[in-house]
Amino acid sequence: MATAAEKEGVVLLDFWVSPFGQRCRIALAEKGVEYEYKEENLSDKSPLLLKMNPIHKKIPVLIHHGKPICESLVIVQYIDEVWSNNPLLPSDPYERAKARFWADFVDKKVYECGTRLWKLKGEAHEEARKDMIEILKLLEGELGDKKYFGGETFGFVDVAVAPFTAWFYTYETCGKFSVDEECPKLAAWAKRCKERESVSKSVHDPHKVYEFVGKLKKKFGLE
Ligand SMILES: N[C@@H](CCC(=O)N[C@@H](CS)C(=O)NCC(=O)O)C(=O)O
Repeated sequence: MATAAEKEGVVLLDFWVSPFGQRCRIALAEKGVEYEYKEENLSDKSPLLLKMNPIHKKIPVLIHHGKPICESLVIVQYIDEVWSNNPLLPSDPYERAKARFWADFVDKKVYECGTRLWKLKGEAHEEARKDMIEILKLLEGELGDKKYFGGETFGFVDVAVAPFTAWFYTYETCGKFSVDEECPKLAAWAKRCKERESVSKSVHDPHKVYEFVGKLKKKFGLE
């Protein structure tokens, strides 16, 4: 008998620690979609990944009835359109544009700055530290006193940012700052997100993420 995942025809090519992959896992969980999870070895990519994402050759890739969808934010929007229960994007066009803007902000700023923070040393590291605090404060400004970025409901921007909460510990340790102290509202939001099953089952233990970054540092000869 076909499993629920086979019936839905959904496969996710992913890598456990990827914040981009975690976005897709959170969105699928929010919608209650069953899927087959396939862990990729990024140093020896599978023929399936190379076939499904020949342009970027990156995870995540969502395969739906044999057809690939690439790029995490595109995937989350696709999931939101195909499974329309528990909408993630707001219905108002202006609010929708704003949500896309902030998700794009996260893509352009957080990951890149986080990488500088654990890779660089000296002045460049100090600059990354300042940038990260500023980026998190800008995010906190957008969150304001709302429960979620999406307002009363967990939405698109929440899905885009939530995986990075597992990286906060790494950013804090490498940058010697505290998200709790610098951005208390953002820290409280991160805790609220963690209480959601969709997030807690998709996002990894921050210490494991830190350990993973330690291995990357060794691999790149940074220690
Ligand atoms: N913009 C892409 C970024 C995806 C990405 O950077 N994936 C990384 C893992 S976190 C990857 O597959 N890297 C393999 C490589 O670059 O060869 C998205 O949002 O999906």
